Amino acid sequence: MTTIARVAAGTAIRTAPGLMSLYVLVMLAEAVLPIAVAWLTKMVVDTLAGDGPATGLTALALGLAGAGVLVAALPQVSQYLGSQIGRLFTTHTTAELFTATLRFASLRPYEDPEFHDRLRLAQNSLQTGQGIITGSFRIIQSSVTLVGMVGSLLVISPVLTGIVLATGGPALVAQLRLSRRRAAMLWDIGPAERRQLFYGDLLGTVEAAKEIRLFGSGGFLRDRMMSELRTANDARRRMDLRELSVEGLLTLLAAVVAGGGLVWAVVAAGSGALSVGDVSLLIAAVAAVQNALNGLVSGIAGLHQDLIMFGHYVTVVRTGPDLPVPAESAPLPELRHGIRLTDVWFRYSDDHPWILRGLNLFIPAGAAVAVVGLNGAGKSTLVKLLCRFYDPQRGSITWDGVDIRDVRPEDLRRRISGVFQDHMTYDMTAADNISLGHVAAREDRTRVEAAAQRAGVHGTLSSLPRGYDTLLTRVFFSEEDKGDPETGVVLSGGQWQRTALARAMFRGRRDLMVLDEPSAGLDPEAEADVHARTRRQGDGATTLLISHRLNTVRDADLIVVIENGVVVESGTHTRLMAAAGGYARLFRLQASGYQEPEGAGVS
Ligand SMILES: Nc1ncnc2c1ncn2[C@@H]1O[C@H](COP(=O)(O)OP(=O)(O)OP(=O)(O)O)[C@@H](O)[C@H]1O
Repeated sequence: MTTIARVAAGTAIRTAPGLMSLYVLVMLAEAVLPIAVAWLTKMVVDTLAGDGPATGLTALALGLAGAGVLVAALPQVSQYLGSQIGRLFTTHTTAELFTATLRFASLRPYEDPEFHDRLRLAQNSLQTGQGIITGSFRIIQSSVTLVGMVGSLLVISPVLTGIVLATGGPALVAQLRLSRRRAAMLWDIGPAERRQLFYGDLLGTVEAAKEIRLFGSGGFLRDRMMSELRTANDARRRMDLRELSVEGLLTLLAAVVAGGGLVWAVVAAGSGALSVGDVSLLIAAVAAVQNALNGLVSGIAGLHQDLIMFGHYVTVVRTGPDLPVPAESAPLPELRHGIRLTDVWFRYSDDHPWILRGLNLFIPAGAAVAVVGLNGAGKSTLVKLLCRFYDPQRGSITWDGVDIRDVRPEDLRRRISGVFQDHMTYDMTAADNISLGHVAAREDRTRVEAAAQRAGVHGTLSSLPRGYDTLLTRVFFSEEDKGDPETGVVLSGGQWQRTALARAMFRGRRDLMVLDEPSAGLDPEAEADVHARTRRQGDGATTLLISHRLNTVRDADLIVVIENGVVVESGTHTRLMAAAGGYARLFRLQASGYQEPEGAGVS
């Protein structure tokens, strides 16, 4: 907890040093004002009742009035300063949080539910960044007021002071326990809240809308969402009830102490033991001490809870590398010889089955290698290992003899381009969709268009209402308002696929081009066209193509068949057909699907 508090304090001070100093001054002034008002009131009342010297009454009244003005004005100032510091704190920490997530080089954190819960709570905690700042200062402020008022109360009644203070101890313990419970409750309901968000998003997206309507699954999904919401709400309600009972009891205790003190003071004043001013001071002091105690206790409890939540942020930003990164990164030369996978064993976690089971493969530099195999054979997994999104548990992948584990992931990825099977469709402009492949060159419109041309999508994109500046989005789509720059257009699946290919080509000449089913959504003519283009684009680059359509891989220099996590066949199309193995059987099966059955045809 101390480390978290130190990180929070350090961040706040670094973010807004000037504003923080001003905030401290204003908060301290706010802290001493109630003490000044209480004493000035006592002096005025005693003077008026004839118990004190009549001199300086006007000055006392003016002092009281001035203090009143400050009491009214300072909270607004501190509120503004607190909010402003909170906003700066949130901006800074949000940037840090997402910078930290970008440091994760593998996909592992994104497949870990606990990481998603932590990230969400970390983001939530940053929204209440202001809470940590104002909470800490409220504690200091309440402490100052408390010390001043306790001193004042001690002058009148040490016994009453003891009783008032004694009520603070149990309150503090109770509130701290409550805050810890609340933080634990928020962690516990995290998965339910994430599932609720997931179902809510699903019901709002156009991608899901088709199936939901066709299959009539909307009601079921809504019920699931509501069930998650009810689970979270029940936990929150139980927590609220617990807080209500504890806080109710504490408030009652405070009221009894204050009432008892008042009765005692009035009786004492009647017997002449106290002056009228003492009574007014006592009333103000009891109330102020209780307020300050309340402020202190709830401030400590609130800060405690905020810090527990902020701890999720600290955990994320301080998480070490998710892939072993070499202290001295080996330079990664341009690929000249080839990439070798030697006895590669891989599974997604210890609970999952082995996907690759001692796979051996050599991808010669400059060659077009095709990988084929049944669904789930591990083809995409192989691509992910080549990009080092994961490390194999056993075996090695070497790039011209350099183990890719000895290279910084970003250096390796700089040499690779490609299209993934589940490629992205960004709700951004056509130009953005392409230039995200190489952000440094994003302003180079000629290069964007050249990439689109190579992917065969230039005609489509240039004829959009605003050309390459047209938004490619379903979210902001409006048929009636096509002239509006905020209005997007909807591309077809094949057009999206070509756009993804253009993005890969926009990266320029890279040593390795991985194409995981880059043409699955294309018609046969377009598919043949895309393959011809990618071969040309290759201009010496090594290409790794995954495809289920075997007619598109027959020209490859090397065709590799994967089954049960190992390479079972490899060679050129001609050799594999001659070998009459699994590849030949699959190829004939597909080819027969295109042949007219005998006797069929137009009569
Ligand atoms: N992130 C993941 N976590 C756990 N298992 C995974 C993950 N990704 C893939 N798998 C599993 O790994 C196996 C191989 O998947 P992979 O996507 O590599 O197959 P593929 O050969 O590309 O299949 P397809 O032809 O259907 O695209 C499958 O059984 C799949 O369920």
